[in-house]
Amino acid sequence: MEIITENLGKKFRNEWIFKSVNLRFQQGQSYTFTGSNGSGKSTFLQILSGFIPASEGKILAFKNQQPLEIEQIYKEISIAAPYLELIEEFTLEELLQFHIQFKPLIQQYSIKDFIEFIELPKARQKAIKHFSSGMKQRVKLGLTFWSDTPILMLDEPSSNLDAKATNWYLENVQKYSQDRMLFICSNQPNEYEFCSNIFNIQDYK
Ligand SMILES: Nc1ncnc2c1ncn2[C@@H]1O[C@H](COP(=O)(O)OP(=O)(O)OP(=O)(O)O)[C@@H](O)[C@H]1O
Repeated sequence: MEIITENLGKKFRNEWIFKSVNLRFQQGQSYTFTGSNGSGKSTFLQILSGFIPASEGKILAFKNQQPLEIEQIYKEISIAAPYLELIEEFTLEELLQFHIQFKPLIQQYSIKDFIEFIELPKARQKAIKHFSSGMKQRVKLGLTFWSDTPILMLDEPSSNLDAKATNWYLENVQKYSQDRMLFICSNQPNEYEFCSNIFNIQDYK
């Protein structure tokens, strides 16, 4: 996979959030976007994932050197973000059964393997609405790590995680982003200390 942004810009009403973003993203690399609250990190990620349109400029995506329509890019991406909710009425097992119909797990892992991976063995039959915020975050991160897509996007990945779960995140984000394209939006250096390409979205005002 390769993604290129050409003069990408976004404005809401009359206010430019960012402008003239010319960047090239490649598989096997990790990219972090930092910036103060409200600076546009999440907006940038949502545009890159095809979730919302840009106000100007272009995104070019390539899969196996062939052009990929931006409307099709969502199939290549797994996202964990605060604004993407899990289906609260499902039990964990139901949620996973639903998810893998659209995005199978890597290495043919089973639902049982997944529940062990996220270290929530007692929660299999529990409804998501009864999960704590940290448990939900483990599910979101686990699904991002183990869904078989070339692109991973993590917005505020360690939010709601305790120290043990933060270590779990740090260990697995590095393990499962090898050979993939990883994007992180963060203001906490410990979330992206391993990341080689760091951009401040405020440099694109
Ligand atoms: N749909 C929208 N309509 C109008 N303004 C919006 C909309 N979405 C975001 N904004 C504005 O765009 C700016 C960037 O928001 P964004 O959520 O991308 O920031 P962020 O850097 O991710 O912030 P945080 O660190 O708080 O998560 C903010 O000023 C926000 O109010």
